[in-house]
Amino acid sequence: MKDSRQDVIRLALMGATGSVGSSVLDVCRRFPERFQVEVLAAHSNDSALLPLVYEFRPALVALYDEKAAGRICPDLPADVHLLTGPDSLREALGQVPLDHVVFATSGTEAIPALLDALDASLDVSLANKESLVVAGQWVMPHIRHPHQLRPLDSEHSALWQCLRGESLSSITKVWLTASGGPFLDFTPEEMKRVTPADALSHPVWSMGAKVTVDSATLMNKGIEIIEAMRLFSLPLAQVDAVIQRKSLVHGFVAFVDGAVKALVSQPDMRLSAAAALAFPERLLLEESLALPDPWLWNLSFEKLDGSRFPCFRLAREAALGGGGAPIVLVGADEVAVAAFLNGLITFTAIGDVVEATLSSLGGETPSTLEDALDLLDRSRQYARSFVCGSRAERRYLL
Ligand SMILES: NC(=O)C1=CN([C@@H]2O[C@H](COP(=O)(O)OP(=O)(O)OC[C@H]3O[C@@H](n4cnc5c(N)ncnc54)[C@H](OP(=O)(O)O)[C@@H]3O)[C@@H](O)[C@H]2O)C=CC1
Ligand SMILES: CC(=O)[C@@H](O)[C@H](O)COP(=O)(O)O
Ligand SMILES: [Mn+2]
Repeated sequence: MKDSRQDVIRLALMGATGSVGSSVLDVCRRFPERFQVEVLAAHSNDSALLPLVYEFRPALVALYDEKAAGRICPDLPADVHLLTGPDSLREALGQVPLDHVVFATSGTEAIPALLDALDASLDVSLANKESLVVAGQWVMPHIRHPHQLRPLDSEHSALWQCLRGESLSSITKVWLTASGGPFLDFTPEEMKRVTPADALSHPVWSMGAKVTVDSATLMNKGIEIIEAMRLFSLPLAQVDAVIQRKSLVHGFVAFVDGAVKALVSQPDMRLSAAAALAFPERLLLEESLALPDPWLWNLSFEKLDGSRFPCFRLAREAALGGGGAPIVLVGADEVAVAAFLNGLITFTAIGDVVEATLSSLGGETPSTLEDALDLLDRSRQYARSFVCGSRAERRYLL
């Protein structure tokens, strides 16, 4: 938590070279008097990380991959400390004085560091969805003070902003908006033929490959429903999604008295990042981010037809089933999306891989975080062998 006597918020940014990472850094770039980036962490992209080191001059750099760390080491400024390996995110938190940690990593490797950051009472901005879906039950009890955990995912940021000053008990329902992805109007036959390049062409957002494909299958919206259940302690019956093709409305909250609050803004992750980093203040990032006059918004909403998107249905079933099912969903989807992007399976086979893995492992209920992470690994293994078996039988080939 920021010491009120300090002017500058000392930040660690996990996932600095990614899409969300670059939005966060743009906020820091515009407000150098408010944010000092003390830690920059990435997985293996040393060539993208190096210029950021020279621009932001952190005290510490962490690269998960040891070969990438070996490559960057000779080029680092002498006063920048380098950490590497699977524990480097956790070690980084212990080595530099910090106020705020941003988790903009993909995957689930950062869960232990997320727990450490919460235990250390640091403010945390969380873009990563997988960690809450897999480990929300073990993460949420580590929150030490109100607004310590700030959602960066645009829809959850919207809900969090609508809920400021409200009580969770006065919610009747929360709505997440969905762009619908690039295939919203495709027939099932057309969907069978889409390529990775088609799926990576999101109608609104520019994001990392995994979340972009998840948007196309609508798995992203399913995962986000579970993320909202974890963040706001709501049952599935109180979390829903609606199509808003322009992603101008990000989410809304319906309250017991019949009032509904919505958050409307340009689709730009710098807005979610600034809302979380500067909370409770609001920052003027740039004039062009203001919306035009309301009569130009042309807002429209459509019912989300879940039956056309098996991944959305599977995620809702996993949310309802509870136990380990959401964990299995995340592990299987990670493998299936990678297989699709590598040309090993068709787009529509992503749902088949997830469904088969859920049928095999979705009934387990882990009782500890260690068991949950073990189930996640076994789900990945099961999904990989399902992909290999399917290829041997020449099913699902592109
Ligand atoms: N992009 C978006 O607009 C949104 C994304 N999200 C969520 O935010 C997360 C990040 O998404 P996005 O930015 O699109 O993803 P990207 O693929 O663009 O970036 C991922 C980042 O995480 C880093 N990373 C991955 N694993 C590790 C690790 N073990 N240790 C340290 N760094 C790691 C990568 O490093 P390297 O480059 O070296 O591989 C990279 O910096 C995901 O969970 C996504 O679902 C949520 C809402 C919106
Ligand atoms: C920017 C963001 O928050 C993404 O998670 C976004 O939600 C993806 O768009 P879809 O609505 O297409 O899933
Ligand atoms: Mn989102």
